[in-house]
Amino acid sequence: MQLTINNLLPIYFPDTRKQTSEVWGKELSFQPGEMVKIVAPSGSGKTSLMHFLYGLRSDYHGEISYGEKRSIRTFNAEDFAAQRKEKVSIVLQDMRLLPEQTVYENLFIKHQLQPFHPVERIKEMTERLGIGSKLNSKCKTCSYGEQQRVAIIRALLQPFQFLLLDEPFSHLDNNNSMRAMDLMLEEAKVRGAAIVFADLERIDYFPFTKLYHL
Ligand SMILES: Nc1ncnc2c1ncn2[C@@H]1O[C@H](COP(=O)(O)OP(=O)(O)OP(=O)(O)O)[C@@H](O)[C@H]1O
Repeated sequence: MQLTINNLLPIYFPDTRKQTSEVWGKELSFQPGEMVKIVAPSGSGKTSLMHFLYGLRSDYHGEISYGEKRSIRTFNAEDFAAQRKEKVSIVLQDMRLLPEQTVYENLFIKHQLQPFHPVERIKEMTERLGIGSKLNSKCKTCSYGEQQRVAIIRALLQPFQFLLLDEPFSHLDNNNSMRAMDLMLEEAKVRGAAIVFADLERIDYFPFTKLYHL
């Protein structure tokens, strides 16, 4: 399944942004297995782009399609649900965990919806990212950095061909970021999936095969 974006621009951006961007206003396509890095300073539209690609909002000009040449604009709720269950996973910048549920519950819910790994992997992954002792803590009591690791693991518990990352390490130190990156790379490899990683310039340990300035 290939991801294609064609002549995209947020409706709230001036047309002139197409001239300076390597993404806005361009036609790009990405295949499973590719490592795509999108770098941009704050406020240049990384979150907007990721929300468009995941179908959380559609206030853009242009088209996005996955696989068949059908624009996701034509998707109904069921189409998006099916796509998000099997094909596209995301780590959102604002994480969107269930605050009253424990770390384990947040992850188990995802596992139940569409399991990719045996349930034991939940514990293993949390230990690997240094939050094993937080399994029974409510998410609202976890630090932002801990919550970010929960959001990363949650995204890795399902099948996907594209993993979308919106500044996934904004609350993590370098060591923890690198550990999380390693895990994400392994998980993408197991699935033969692509990663689309949007971040500020500072992360230099993502082994990208394509690089774009937003
Ligand atoms: N619905 C909207 N209407 C008008 N402007 C918007 C809307 N959504 C986002 N913007 C503006 O678009 C710009 C890009 O926002 P966005 O959150 O996509 O950037 P970002 O690159 O992810 O930023 P950051 O790195 O700070 O998270 C910002 O100036 C923001 O105020």
